[in-house]
Amino acid sequence: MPTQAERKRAQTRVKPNVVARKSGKRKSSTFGAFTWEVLAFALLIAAASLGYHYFNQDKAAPEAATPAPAKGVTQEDFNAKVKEEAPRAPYTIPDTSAFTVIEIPGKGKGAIATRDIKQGELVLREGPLFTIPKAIKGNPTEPIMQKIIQLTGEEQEAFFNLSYVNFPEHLSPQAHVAQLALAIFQTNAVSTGPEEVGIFPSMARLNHGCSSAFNVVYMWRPEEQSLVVHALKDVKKGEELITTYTNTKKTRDQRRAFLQQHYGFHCTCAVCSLPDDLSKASDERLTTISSLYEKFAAWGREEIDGAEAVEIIRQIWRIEDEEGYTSERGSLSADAAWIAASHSE
Ligand SMILES: C[S@@+](CC[C@H](N)C(=O)[O-])C[C@H]1O[C@@H](n2cnc3c(N)ncnc32)[C@H](O)[C@@H]1O
Repeated sequence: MPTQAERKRAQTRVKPNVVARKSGKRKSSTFGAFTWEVLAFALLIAAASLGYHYFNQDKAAPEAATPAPAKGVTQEDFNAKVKEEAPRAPYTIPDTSAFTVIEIPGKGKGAIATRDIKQGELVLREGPLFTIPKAIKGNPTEPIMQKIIQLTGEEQEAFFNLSYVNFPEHLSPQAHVAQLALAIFQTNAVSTGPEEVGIFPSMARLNHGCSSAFNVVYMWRPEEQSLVVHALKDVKKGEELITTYTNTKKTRDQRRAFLQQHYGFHCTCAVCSLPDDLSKASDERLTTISSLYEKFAAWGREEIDGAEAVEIIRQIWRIEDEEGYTSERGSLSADAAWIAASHSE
């Protein structure tokens, strides 16, 4: 177990050159070429030391305390699983020729289309830098750090270059690397199926928009162990590629509260920026869609028949059309087909 002095040395050796934007809470760790050359080796060694530090304390340091899910994988389970796992596949830099990542006022970095993209086109296919189980008992910084120390220097650079929010104000990113890793993870991780959540450095540059304001959708393909991003609409060269971070069938106030809390920004997407009367109409549509989905669930409980269920799907489809919210057409069509098949007798 490292001594206090060794821990201190390990912490001060790690100096991700974190630049805090003055205007907001969003922060981005930037590694300039020179900085990184100097720090790459130190980061690898120090991350390993910190990994050791975090795995060898009885309990996490107070500053690393994070909400612990009641149920989930224990650290012992996780360690055993990591040991069992075949050597991890190296991260392959994906083809990102459909977009370029640049600074976007008020949003940090974002992805801009480098050419016209057709609805339905594949925009990105990316494997994870790493994944961890969704539900972990105890301190989630531990499995995150455990995965980070297995990465190459370049992969660590890709991770630590990602933006983050909700990093405790009283901590220093240079001195609290595990906590920094947690903030980066929480700001950028996406679900890879029911049990895991992962980091995809290119996909992580996609900013958020609500209901009709997003133009790309992503999906985890377990058989390919890849995340795929497709255009939901035609996207013109120079337009920003925008995904959505949440179920946006909520009112503007509810969406903004969620996004502020989890992603640290006040949403001013095209839908959130509507004048109050139009925003109210949009809220009403989204609330109606949500309650229609609740009604639709009654079909699964055999409380409504197939004809009623299909009628609800029609209504949802029509209202989503009015809202310009087209991302659910696939699942609505599948539901309708499922109902038809179930009642075919
Ligand atoms: C997954 S990252 C997206 C890429 C990020 N902008 C960057 O610089 O790497 C999520 C963060 O991006 C910012 N962001 C995403 N969508 C935004 C939006 N519509 N308006 C303002 N900031 C946004 C927030 O700071 C959020 O925590």
